[in-house]
Amino acid sequence: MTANNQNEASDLDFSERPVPAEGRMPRVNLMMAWWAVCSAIFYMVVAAAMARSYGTANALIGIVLTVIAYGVINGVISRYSMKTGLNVALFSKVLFGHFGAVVATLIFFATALYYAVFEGYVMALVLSEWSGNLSMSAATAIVVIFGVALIFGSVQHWLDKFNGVLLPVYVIGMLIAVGMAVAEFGYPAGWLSRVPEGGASPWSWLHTFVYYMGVWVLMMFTFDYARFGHKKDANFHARITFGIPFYAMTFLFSGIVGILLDSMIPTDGLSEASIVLGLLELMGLGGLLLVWVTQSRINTANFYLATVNFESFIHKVTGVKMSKIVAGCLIGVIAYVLMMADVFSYILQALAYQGVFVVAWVGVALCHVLSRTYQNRFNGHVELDNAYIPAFNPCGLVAWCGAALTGVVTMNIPDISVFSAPATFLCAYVVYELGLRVAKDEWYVASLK
Ligand SMILES: Nc1nc2[nH]cnc2c(=O)[nH]1
Repeated sequence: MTANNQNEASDLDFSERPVPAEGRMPRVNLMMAWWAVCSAIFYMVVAAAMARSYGTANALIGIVLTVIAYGVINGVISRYSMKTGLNVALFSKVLFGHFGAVVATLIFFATALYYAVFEGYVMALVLSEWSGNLSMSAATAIVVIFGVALIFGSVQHWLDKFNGVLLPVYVIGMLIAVGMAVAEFGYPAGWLSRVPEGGASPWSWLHTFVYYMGVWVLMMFTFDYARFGHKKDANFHARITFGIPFYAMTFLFSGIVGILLDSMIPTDGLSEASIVLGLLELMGLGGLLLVWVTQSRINTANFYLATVNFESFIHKVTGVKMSKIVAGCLIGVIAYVLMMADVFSYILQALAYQGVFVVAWVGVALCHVLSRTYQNRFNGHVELDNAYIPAFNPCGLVAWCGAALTGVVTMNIPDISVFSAPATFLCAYVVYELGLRVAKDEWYVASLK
């Protein structure tokens, strides 16, 4: 075996090439690795915030529509990723050329890193508060070391087992939390019919739906996980692992728990911090464990994807191939610095803008996968040989950047800002489909001519 082959054989993440058949995972293992993403305090807080702003019923309608939309879109995306074995970085080369793929990888790794920072901060906060004498800097260091250490085993090695064991702990823990809150504060009669002061607008469900479009980065997460699924398991994964049941668990179950807890536990304002401190007060050590189980599950995905996409980004830009251990440690250091620098409001702003690029990416990706035009003109060809991939693919880049620009402009006009994400998605899809009709062959397969 040559050194190169050995390297490839030990590269369990297949960051530079499609996952071969022997790198695919048994279906329950992949399901358990992926279902880590269904638990986050963030999902509870968003649902509770939507219920406060728009009324519980409207929030729940928006959430159910969100579950359906996410389930359907990710069913399509996961089938394609399993069929081709590609990840976001490799697929983006087809859509946008080398240059565009670098930008997509940068946006993806930065988004996963920012989420790792937010989710990790909540863990550090609750640990520091519970211990009474552990400083935030020490608690943050523990969270980062723990988070980075977990991903060294790779998705295929042990994250599936870790997250599989913790899934029932999370579900039962949340049910116990609701039970304890009812016992302590009483059942919140009327929580389902609650409306904001002054009544809710008839478009409240749409506001909720659009808010959830802000986390469409889950479509990118799906792409990078689904490629580890066997082709023979495609139906199971598209319908269950990445489909509606997963999002019912992620948005609906967490959402109902969040709305219920928010209507019982007295908090100052509503935030991840207020919810976790409320849980700590209600459940003591049990609350600390519940928050750590919930957050460390989703952070395995955040740290893992931040690391592999950072590795791939640095390789593309500098030509340096880092080992996963080095990339993971660097991500840990950056995450620690960001948490300690207290730059959360800037990170939130960055996430809002990155979210627009992510929605546009999904629009282009979905159109590419579903387009009859691409199928007919290029026979569904996926070119991965770098020698034949152009630096720029005008078709993908115009659709992606045009849609993102539309989204950013719309987002900054208060009267129509609610339409930012839907307009971005539609624009990306339509412009890419039209572009495919006039695209030159060499935009997809350069230097063949
Ligand atoms: N993928 C992902 N999406 C999120 N949305 C809010 N928090 C998170 C997170 O930690 N990961």
